[in-house]
Amino acid sequence: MWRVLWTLVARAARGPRSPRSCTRQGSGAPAPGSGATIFALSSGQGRCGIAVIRTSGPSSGHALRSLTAPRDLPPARSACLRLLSHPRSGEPLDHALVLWFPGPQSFTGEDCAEFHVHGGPAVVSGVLQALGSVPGLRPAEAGEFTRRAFAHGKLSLTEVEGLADLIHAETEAQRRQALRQLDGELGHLCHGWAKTLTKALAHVEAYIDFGEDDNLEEGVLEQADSQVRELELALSAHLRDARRGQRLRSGAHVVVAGPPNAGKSSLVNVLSRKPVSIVSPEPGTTRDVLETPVDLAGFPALLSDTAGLREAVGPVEQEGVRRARERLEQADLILAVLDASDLGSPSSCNFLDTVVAPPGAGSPSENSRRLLLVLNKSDLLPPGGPDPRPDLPPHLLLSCLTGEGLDGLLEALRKELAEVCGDPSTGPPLLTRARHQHHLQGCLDALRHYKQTKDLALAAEALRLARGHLGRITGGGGTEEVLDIIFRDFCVGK
Ligand SMILES: Nc1nc2c(ncn2[C@@H]2O[C@H](COP(=O)(O)OP(=O)(O)OP(=O)(O)O)[C@@H](O)[C@H]2O)c(=O)[nH]1
Ligand SMILES: [K+]
Ligand SMILES: [Mg+2]
Repeated sequence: MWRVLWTLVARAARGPRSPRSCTRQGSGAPAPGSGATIFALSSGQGRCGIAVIRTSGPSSGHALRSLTAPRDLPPARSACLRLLSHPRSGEPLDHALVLWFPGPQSFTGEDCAEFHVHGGPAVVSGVLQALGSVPGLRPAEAGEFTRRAFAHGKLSLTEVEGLADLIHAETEAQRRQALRQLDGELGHLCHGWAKTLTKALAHVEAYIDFGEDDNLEEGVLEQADSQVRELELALSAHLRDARRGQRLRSGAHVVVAGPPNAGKSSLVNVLSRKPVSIVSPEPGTTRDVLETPVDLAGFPALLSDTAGLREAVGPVEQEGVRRARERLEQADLILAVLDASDLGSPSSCNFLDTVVAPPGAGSPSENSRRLLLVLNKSDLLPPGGPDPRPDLPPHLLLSCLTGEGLDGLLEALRKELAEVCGDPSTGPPLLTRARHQHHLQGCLDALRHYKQTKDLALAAEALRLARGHLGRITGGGGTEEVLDIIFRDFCVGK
């Protein structure tokens, strides 16, 4: 019986019927314009110590020889010092370290060469010109090296996305998440799920083919059902977390709100370490929503300063208050700021009653909305005095003027943001893009269909569909539009 089943597992995995298996292979499509050898400056633009220029494609070896003539190719994958000269004029260009990576053991899977030259603009443009004069070479387009790596199965699509995110990472948490994705964690997870589906499919196909056969052990369908049930649970858990990974990629929305003059703009300036907002003793200074991207305790955030909430005096301020309330609705985290020396004012009380502890919100732990309550201007309280309002929900004392309490606030922000964005140093890999979420949902929908249908052929088809969705997370499904969107994020030379 097990032999029958394993044959079927193998068949289900490659299958004529399986639309696409979930492997680390790329789309299988040739890289656009492959055949040509591409070259580009891969390090940053501008004057620098060392600049790295690289090539990929069949003429890489010829290009390396042409620029280092009369010397032959260096040994594979070891750095050698060579004099570079222009292949036509013979004019010396630079003394450079060169490396030769014969395919397929290279980043792109093709023959590659690297030139580590001195980073002056004239040297770089001289070497680029020299490479352009070698027949069969042309300048690379944005992301073309990575696209070739994907086409040759060197990187899965989720790894490509991880690489793009790593290049763009601005905070520690983003770097950790990107590195985990580049290391293939999300891909491995999908791969494991796809394997479970392949087994379930084999069980169903075994039943279709040998249902009446005595050789088939009992309960194969039940096994498939329980595999599908477990998978459903795992996928649902991941989807529940879906927004976190995306927030970590693009920044959590942190909205600073409170009554007029509480020091909201002062806090925004302290947290962003620059004078983003106008601060003045006049209440109603901030009218519009002012957004600024910041690194908050290692997490990326989009910090919004808003108008002080009160019965506004004029139409402009009224519009500001309306916008502030609207922004509060979209917040991932609210930083509620009050003046510690003015907690009894009507606007403070009103803000406490309507935003901090609105009726029916329950205890803060039941409350799904995240909020940090900050009592600012603690310097105006008597030194060493008691907590001004022990009856308030948990709060932090801060002085934007003296900086006292800022470390405590940053630590509290770090904890809240780790909840909002997910902590990339622990836990399962997160879904970082809407694309991942879409395909996981598609997979889940197909599994629900599997459970509902009584027809075994349709059930098998639903499993194949589900597996196809998982395959597209790592393989992209070969559609050019998806690939164009993903590779658009890359710079030339990567
Ligand atoms: N003593 C003291 N004054 C502060 C502190 N933070 C802000 N202020 C002062 O409080 C006043 C109001 O500060 P803002 O930052 O403009 O307050 P806001 O909440 O943005 O005000 P609106 O935009 O008008 O709603 C300014 O004069 C600040 O200098 C603080 O920690 N201590
Ligand atoms: K003000
Ligand atoms: Mg303000």
